[in-house]
Amino acid sequence: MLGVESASRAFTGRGGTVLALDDITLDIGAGEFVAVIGRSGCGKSTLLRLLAGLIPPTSGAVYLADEPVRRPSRRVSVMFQRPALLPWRTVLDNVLLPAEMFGRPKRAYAARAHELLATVGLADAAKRLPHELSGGMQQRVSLCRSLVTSPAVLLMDEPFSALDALTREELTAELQRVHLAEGTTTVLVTHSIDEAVMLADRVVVLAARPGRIREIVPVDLPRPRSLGRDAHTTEVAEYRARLHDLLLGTEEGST
Ligand SMILES: Nc1ncnc2c1ncn2[C@@H]1O[C@H](COP(=O)(O)OP(=O)(O)OP(=O)(O)O)[C@@H](O)[C@H]1O
Repeated sequence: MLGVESASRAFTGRGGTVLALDDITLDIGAGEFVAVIGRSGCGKSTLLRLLAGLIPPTSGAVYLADEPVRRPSRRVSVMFQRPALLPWRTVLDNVLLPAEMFGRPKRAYAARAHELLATVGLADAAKRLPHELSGGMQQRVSLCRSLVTSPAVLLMDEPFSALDALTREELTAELQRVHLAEGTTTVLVTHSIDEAVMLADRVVVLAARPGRIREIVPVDLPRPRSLGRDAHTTEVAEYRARLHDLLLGTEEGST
């Protein structure tokens, strides 16, 4: 569905050339949830921008359904750390924005927008304005906006990292619920091992300088997952520990 083939990406700036990503190959299946973790500066956002068609690879290629990705596509939604809602538009009209931008009738998407808002607990907030909402609620609206046109792929760059820990956890559980309902192919860049274990089918661990794939860890836990009392505590702890070691480079054989 979404693929990266031997992709590298260099940036040339005043300090010289930085190889942000080196020879990345990755195949993401339809409906799969992939988390990307790695230390700061290892190329996570660069990988996401390549997948989104926002920047081209210096060498190699990115594919969406066997077509080369050369520019942003309507079939791919991107969600960033900040919700970036339009302050003068109601919650509902913010959610409907992509439909409008694609020149589709708003009316045709209204029912879906209401349905998505209900899924994230915002059924009563449709007529409110963004400034009347908390940060967590705003990011929920942003999630609904990303999904309203039923994209083939959802790309998320640390979408919850500006939120407090509890809200983050709530949103992670909601994202899981939405993913189970919608089945959208999703790539989530995160610093959080817990988010990766909660949500991902596979976790791509990147190593830094140059950014490359250190390991891909499949997370074989039944869904819906939880990190609370009813979690598969032993397995979750094992995944956490393994990802932690890979991330910090203490895993045997890592560089
Ligand atoms: N536009 C750019 N111009 C020059 N260098 C860049 C540019 N974008 C990224 N880089 C460099 O590429 C490398 C990877 O950056 P990237 O933002 O992808 O890392 P990251 O893993 O997302 O980091 P963080 O976790 O801190 O957000 C870094 O060394 C960064 O300085």
